[in-house]
Amino acid sequence: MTAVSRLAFQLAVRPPLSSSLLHQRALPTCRRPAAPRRRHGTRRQAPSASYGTEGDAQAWSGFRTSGIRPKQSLGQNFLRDGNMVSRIVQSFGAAVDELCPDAHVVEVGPGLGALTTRLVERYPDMLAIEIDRRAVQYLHENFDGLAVRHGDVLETDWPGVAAEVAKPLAVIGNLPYNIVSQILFSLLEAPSGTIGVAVVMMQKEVAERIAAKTRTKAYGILSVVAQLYAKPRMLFKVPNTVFYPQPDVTSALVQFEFQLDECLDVRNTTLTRGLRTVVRTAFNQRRKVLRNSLRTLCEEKGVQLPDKWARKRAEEVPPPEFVEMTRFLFEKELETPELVPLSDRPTTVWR
Ligand SMILES: C[S@@+](CC[C@H](N)C(=O)[O-])C[C@H]1O[C@@H](n2cnc3c(N)ncnc32)[C@H](O)[C@@H]1O
Repeated sequence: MTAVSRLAFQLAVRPPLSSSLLHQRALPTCRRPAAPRRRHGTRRQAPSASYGTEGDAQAWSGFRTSGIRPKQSLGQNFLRDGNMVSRIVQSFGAAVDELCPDAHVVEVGPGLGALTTRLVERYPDMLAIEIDRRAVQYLHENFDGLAVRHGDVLETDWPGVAAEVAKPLAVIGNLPYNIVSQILFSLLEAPSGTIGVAVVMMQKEVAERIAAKTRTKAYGILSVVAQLYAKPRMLFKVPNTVFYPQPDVTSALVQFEFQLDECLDVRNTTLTRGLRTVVRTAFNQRRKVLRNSLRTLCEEKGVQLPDKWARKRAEEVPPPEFVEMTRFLFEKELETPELVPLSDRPTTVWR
């Protein structure tokens, strides 16, 4: 990446892309490598002063030396354990190598660079997106040449970023726990080919909801969406002792292999909107059978729910069947669907 394009990259805030342009733009897709593990770029010297040693001190020193106090409102629980940092970065590297070796790396919420310091060694062209001005300044001062975008990750135009680098993206992050679901929905609903893989840390309870099977208490909206748009896998649990300050909950690292379920077309706004309505309405009254929870929607659409769904509860319906149900309920609208990716729009109903 040239200095000019890197600058443009850092300054870009939702570049105005018309939807037609977006459709014309061929986003490259992830291909598994034929050969074994690849190396990425050249190695870059890790930022020196603050990150000199192994173990705890390595990740810990960022906020110790900067004097920056963590803000709870920004979900700032910094990683303080160098061994855990290594384990997370290794897991991410393995996922990228296996699933999307040509991807461009994006870190969400780099904070004071606990993960970044290891990531830049391997991915020197990576992009970091951070909302906290103090952290952005710290990163500029300590990570020479790192592309840092100061902004809200929820405003990120993921297809725009992928188009900028002409590669699919590999996303990593110790996510701010107050907005985990919103971040995940924005990644999951990005148009096919935008994101190849994501390895992100979140509360264990959210990770369990993502991977939940039907007929369990944890199975819900997030499970349906995550499993339709990607193949989620919990990699390992993370104790709260590796963070500063310590959160009350245990965490987990989750890998998402992005591949679209064949029954779902994310470009089809009508279908995706309909799916949201159906899934949300069904789970808002999860104890009721669908004949009752979807009664008003069925009346609006002038249809009767087929028997195969009528007596089921939302938690008994596997993700692909929600798409089938949406196609049935929104049949008329789908005759002339709106074909614009939802992530091309500034707001969405999940948020
Ligand atoms: C859990 S901390 C992780 C920090 C660092 N990666 C680490 O592991 O030590 C979450 C980070 O996300 C940042 N953040 C919070 N909300 C954000 C948002 N909406 N957009 C971008 N970054 C955000 C916080 O400022 C913080 O740096």
